[in-house]
Amino acid sequence: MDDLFPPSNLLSRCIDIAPQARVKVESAPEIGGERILLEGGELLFSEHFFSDKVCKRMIEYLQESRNFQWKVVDWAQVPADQLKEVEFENVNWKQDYIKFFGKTHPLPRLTAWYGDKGASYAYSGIRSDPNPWNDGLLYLKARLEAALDVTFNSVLLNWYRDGSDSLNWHADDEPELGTCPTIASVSFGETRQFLFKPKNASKTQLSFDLLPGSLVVMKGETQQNWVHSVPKRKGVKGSRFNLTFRNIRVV
Ligand SMILES: O=C(O)CCC(=O)C(=O)O
Ligand SMILES: [Fe+2]
Repeated sequence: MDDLFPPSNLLSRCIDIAPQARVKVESAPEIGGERILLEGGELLFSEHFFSDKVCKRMIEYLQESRNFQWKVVDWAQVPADQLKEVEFENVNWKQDYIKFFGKTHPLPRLTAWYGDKGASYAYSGIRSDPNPWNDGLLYLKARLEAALDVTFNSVLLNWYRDGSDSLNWHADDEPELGTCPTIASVSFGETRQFLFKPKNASKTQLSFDLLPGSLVVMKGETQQNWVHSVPKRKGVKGSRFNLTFRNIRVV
């Protein structure tokens, strides 16, 4: 069939597609969700890939600290120098900086990079060597690899402490990822919007509400033709954690 608009019962309530977007939606039973065929790209989406139990445990796992009142603290209020003192139990979170017109700015989120030895990567101009895998990340990786029939050798973690943390429009098109990377992105904590538009377009064409436990997979030529972003959201008070599993070519 040449009908580009999906039957409404197939489309998740969490996906909003602009009228000008030419997409085709099919079911993707391997992840209990949908396959979204874009012009020059392909996405998979599952609203609730990980159970509430996994979500609850991951939220703790990602914040647990040996020396900090992590259960009660408002992380958005913790200054960068104090953050350096926090001994996280499981994840080596850090504040990265980016140089822009000769000035250094803190990224509006915390990040961490885990992976196989040697899977090093330059992200937004920042070269980082991976931390070694831990049990929580290996659990998520195994679940994704089994469902998607791919292997990943690294994961980039993003911590959006509240609605003023964000990620600008970009494509994950670094040469280390190859031309058609499969990137699996999972979310825990607060729901935030994840936007897509073609590289040369000004308006958003697809918008996802990424609920805790949701999975988005970007594959095929998506990174060549599309960009994505996580915009600021004023009302959001709590943390969202995002993990993007990738396969870096080890050179
Ligand atoms: O937070 C997200 O959902 C997106 C993360 C992302 O695009 C990235 O890390 O490259
Ligand atoms: Fe990205």
